[in-house]
Amino acid sequence: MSATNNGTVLREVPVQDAIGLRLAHDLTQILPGQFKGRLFKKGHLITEADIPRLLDIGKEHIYTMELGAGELHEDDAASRMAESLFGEGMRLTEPHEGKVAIKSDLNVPALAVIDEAVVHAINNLGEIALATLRSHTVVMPDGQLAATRVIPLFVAEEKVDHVRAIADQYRQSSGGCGPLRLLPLRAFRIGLLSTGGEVFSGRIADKFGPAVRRIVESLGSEVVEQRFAPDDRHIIVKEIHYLLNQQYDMILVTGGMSVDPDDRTPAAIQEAGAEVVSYGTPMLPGSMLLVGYLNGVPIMGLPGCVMHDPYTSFNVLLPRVLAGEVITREDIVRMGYGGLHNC
Ligand SMILES: Nc1nc2c(c(=O)[nH]1)N[C@H]1C(S)=C(S)[C@@H](COP(=O)(O)OP(=O)(O)OC[C@H]3O[C@@H](n4cnc5c(N)ncnc54)[C@H](O)[C@@H]3O)O[C@H]1N2
Ligand code: MOO
Repeated sequence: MSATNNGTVLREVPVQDAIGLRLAHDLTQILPGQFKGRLFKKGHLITEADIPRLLDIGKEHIYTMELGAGELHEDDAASRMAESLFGEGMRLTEPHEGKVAIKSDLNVPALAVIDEAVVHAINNLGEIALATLRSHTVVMPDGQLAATRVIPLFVAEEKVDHVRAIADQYRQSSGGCGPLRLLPLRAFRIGLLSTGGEVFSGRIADKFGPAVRRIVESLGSEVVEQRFAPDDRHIIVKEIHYLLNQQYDMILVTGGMSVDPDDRTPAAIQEAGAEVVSYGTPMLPGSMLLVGYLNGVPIMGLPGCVMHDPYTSFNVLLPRVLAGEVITREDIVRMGYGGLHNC
């Protein structure tokens, strides 16, 4: 038997003597490659038949618990932490093995915007865990963006209050925005221009169109029209202006983004009148990507790797644009740290 300063009493009972007692927490079984999950739920009334199953998962003792004043069971603490962090478009799960997940409740993909400093401050409190996605990750409907758990079986209520204080303070200093936000992605109508003499002439089949459509459609947007141009700057400029006139929400241009004499696309995008935020992103793959704005319409030049690499700078920037963010040079600069992905 053990008691804490705040009076919580934990009693260790041999499983053979535990018939008729209630479990103080969820119990987990792990069968590698077959199963990992809750075998018994908190509050389960132990019967004789449970004893061999408890022994099978290595439990020779179980706890009974009487919580002291000012202390919280792991499930309640995880729920309360999650409640102080969650925001619009999210929902909380029931505690499961001490974990509460914060999930998207939206029916469209969304961008998670998460304040890194707040996550660090909360985890610095100790004895608790707040795990989140990296900021600017896409969350699909019903996907998780964060989860809370406490490390011991019970924790001082004070600690959970501290989490709420950190979250509330953040809200006050940021005009009511929470430290965890979900920005729904808008469904963009997109105009696509594929450059390259070898494709324009029919010498090789276009592989960019299908690749770009797949990425765009996975986020709920649509390539409405795809045009083709040879490696001729004037024709590329003319085609960009054509797409602009169709009032698409975004213009994408593929091919001719690197260093060969036939690579005309960056100069053509500039000549078309775009304000170029950056030609080049410090991420691999996708270093030759260009992002800019043409009369306020986002325009991107997509390098060859977008055709074949599953994760490039395009996958990073597209959801941010669809979420309504305006990409700045600083955003691009920050992509280099952690931006090396198997290339
Ligand atoms: N010396 C250097 N070489 C390369 C650099 C560099 O900075 N210095 N950058 C590399 C990077 S990064 C990329 S990505 C690639 C591709 O650059 P581009 O975007 O300019 O691609 P292209 O030269 O236009 O074409 C490359 C390759 O892909 C084929 N292609 C292009 N469009 C299509 C299409 N619509 N359908 C099918 N195939 C297509 C094209 O025929 C070429 O084979 O450059 C690196 N090299
Ligand atoms: O723009 Mo390229 O990936 O970095 O392969």
